Amino acid sequence: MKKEIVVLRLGHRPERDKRITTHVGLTARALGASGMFLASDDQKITDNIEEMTGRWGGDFFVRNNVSMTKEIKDWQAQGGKVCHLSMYGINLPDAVPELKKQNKLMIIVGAEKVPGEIYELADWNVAVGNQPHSEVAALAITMDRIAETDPLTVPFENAELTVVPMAKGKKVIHDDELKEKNRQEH
Ligand SMILES: C[S@@+](CC[C@H](N)C(=O)[O-])C[C@H]1O[C@@H](n2cnc3c(N)ncnc32)[C@H](O)[C@@H]1O
Repeated sequence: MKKEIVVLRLGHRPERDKRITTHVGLTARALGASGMFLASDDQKITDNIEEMTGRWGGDFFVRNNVSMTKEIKDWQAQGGKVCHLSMYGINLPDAVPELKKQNKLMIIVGAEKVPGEIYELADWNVAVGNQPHSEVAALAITMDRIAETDPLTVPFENAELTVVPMAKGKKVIHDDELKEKNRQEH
């Protein structure tokens, strides 16, 4: 059964957090999440990430302006579990065995102070080390540690653009060139 991971982003302030919330979404997508719920109203974040997904492939969704408690409760009612990332939680290495067992997991990250209610609603409050750092780093490390297969080697379907990895320089190919390359190879 394929693991389903979604991210719930709390506390986004449109005037301050555009870049970091976009990075939360792009990191979630790059490491294999299916989508991000944004508990604030900033349609531009949705538009930017959807535009990136259109070019770089996969089918990552962003849902703007959700109610955080409703989204958490709906997720749990569908059998999903919720992991809130907070430096005050239990340390990630101790939570990994349980998190790895989950097939339907919501990962919550905050921005400014996270309401106390979230700590109560979450199935786990997990720290990526008990020192303050960044929601993007916390999310990336968690997704990497709980992944079944290496998330950095998974190809993205229906990409318009694909990077050709190389030691020096940059090479990006367009989907029509990729199709032609695959046709010649097979
Ligand atoms: C920059 S922090 C600000 C936290 C805020 N000052 C508070 O007290 O809730 C923003 C988010 O990054 C994540 N974060 C930062 N450090 C973390 C850590 N050590 N472990 C897990 N998550 C962390 C949490 O999701 C947090 O809500």
